Amino acid sequence: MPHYDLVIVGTGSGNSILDPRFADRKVAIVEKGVFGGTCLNVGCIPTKMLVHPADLASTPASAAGLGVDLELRSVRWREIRDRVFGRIDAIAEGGRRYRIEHEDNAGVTVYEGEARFTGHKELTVRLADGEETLTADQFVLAAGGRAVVPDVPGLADIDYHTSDTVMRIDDLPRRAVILGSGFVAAEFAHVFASFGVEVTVVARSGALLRNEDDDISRRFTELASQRFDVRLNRRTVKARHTTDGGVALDLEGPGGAETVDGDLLLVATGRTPNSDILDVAATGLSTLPSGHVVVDEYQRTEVEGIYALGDLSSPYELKHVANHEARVVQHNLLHPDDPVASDHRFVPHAVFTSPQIASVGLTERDAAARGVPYVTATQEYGGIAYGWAMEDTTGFAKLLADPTTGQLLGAHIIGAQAPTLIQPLIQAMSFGLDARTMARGQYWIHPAMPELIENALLALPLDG
Ligand SMILES: Cc1cc2nc3c(=O)[nH]c(=O)nc-3n(C[C@H](O)[C@H](O)[C@H](O)COP(=O)(O)OP(=O)(O)OC[C@H]3O[C@@H](n4cnc5c(N)ncnc54)[C@H](O)[C@@H]3O)c2cc1C
Ligand SMILES: NC(=O)c1ccc[n+]([C@@H]2O[C@H](COP(=O)([O-])OP(=O)(O)OC[C@H]3O[C@@H](n4cnc5c(N)ncnc54)[C@H](O)[C@@H]3O)[C@@H](O)[C@H]2O)c1
Repeated sequence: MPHYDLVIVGTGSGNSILDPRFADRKVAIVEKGVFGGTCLNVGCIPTKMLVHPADLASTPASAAGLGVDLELRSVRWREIRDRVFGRIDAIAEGGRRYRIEHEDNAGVTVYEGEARFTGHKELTVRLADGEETLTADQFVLAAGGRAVVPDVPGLADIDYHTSDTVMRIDDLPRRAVILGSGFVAAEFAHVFASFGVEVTVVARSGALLRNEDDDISRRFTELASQRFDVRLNRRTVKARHTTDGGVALDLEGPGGAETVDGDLLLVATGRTPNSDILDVAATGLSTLPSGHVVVDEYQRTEVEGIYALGDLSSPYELKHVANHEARVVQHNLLHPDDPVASDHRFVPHAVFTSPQIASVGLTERDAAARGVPYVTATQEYGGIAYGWAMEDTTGFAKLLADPTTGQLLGAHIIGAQAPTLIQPLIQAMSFGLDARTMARGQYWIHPAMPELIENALLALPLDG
């Protein structure tokens, strides 16, 4: 039974831990799928490489109002797809070969197979040609999560896609049905619709992106309903094939029974951590009801020498969080006597749909539920010069701040460049800059988009 100093499970953010400082350790990396994990292969990167051409394809629709007549002549889907995966697949394979072949990794053994714990700090890997059981002094568990498919009658018997498969289709469907109303649904609805696909979105609740601040979720739901066929408050009773080989969902909603159908079904109903596949209980680890492995602020699990990070243990399920936690684990492996803690104070996220959405900190709902004193201010894009230039009538930034100290509590933006515009607010919150100092302690380029933030800060009704 081979024994290692360190075993890493998962090559998403887990793969970024090893650098020359680990050269004197005997290390194993275990990967059951493609090197690079979710973000590189089936997540952030390919989706955003699709969102950009989708944004271009949807430009004609908004240009006419500015007196510019554009026409979308064609979308060459296979070229779009092949540009994305031509780049990504090569990076994944390059990362794999680097670990297997390069002299930098002389002390690293790669096991390509699915790992599961079979005892205390004992991991068994199912390889193409049998099994291998490894032990180690230290483990880093970075096994991520996977798409959840709900228990809808008939769904298991029909052809459907998840985000794992939908980006590699050969041809765009004429009509697509998306089940779910979170990040994946919002991003793919935009991509498909921009490329000319008729999109139906089926939501269980009364709003899309309902974890966003209510004002953002409401505005997005209104706008999405103008672009897609949005069915809210629907229970999916049955999934089935139609006689022409398409897919249909039988729904139950406020108006009774109804059916939606299309040529492609995308199931986008969330993700679950891979702690079950990894059988973490066999090494003595417990999980939260959500399936996330329990860790402390140093990313240590309950078993000495075992760390966990990323989607396996983090409820945020975001790549920048997984990367941050990987840096924390890396430091703590190298400097066990001087450990650092993960910083989860102000974790931002963005939804790359249309309009774009970005958020950090408390929503108004969170602040009210926690009894936190707060004031809010909302600044419309239409009220700043660049918003006039764009003729934007729907975007806004909403801020929450402590009325006494002016410290920002939350920021929520829907509109063009929201993920970029929010960054100075993340910075202010992270470094404790209050709203007044932030607004008046620096220049804001006129008439650039960040004036949206400047005006929102100045509009906060702070005490004194
Ligand atoms: C469609 C989509 C779009 C996304 N877009 C964004 C975005 O724009 N921004 C953002 O911040 N986040 C985004 N995310 C989330 C982001 O991809 C994840 O948060 C991130 O990839 C998690 O990294 P990780 O290292 O924890 O896990 P992963 O990257 O999932 O890596 C885990 C690895 O472990 C392997 N593995 C699992 N179990 C085992 C086992 N038992 N044995 C061996 N190997 C195993 C897996 O094959 C995988 O390679 C997106 C996710 C999806 C699905
Ligand atoms: N831009 C980004 O950062 C980005 C983009 C895509 C994905 N992600 C990550 O991937 C994760 C997964 O994305 P997602 O959109 O699948 O999950 P999600 O958690 O964002 O949304 C899941 C949606 O499915 C709905 N749902 C759940 N069960 C259902 C059922 N039985 N019937 C109908 N609807 C149901 C939920 O109400 C929710 O609207 C996200 O949580 C996020 O962390 C991030």
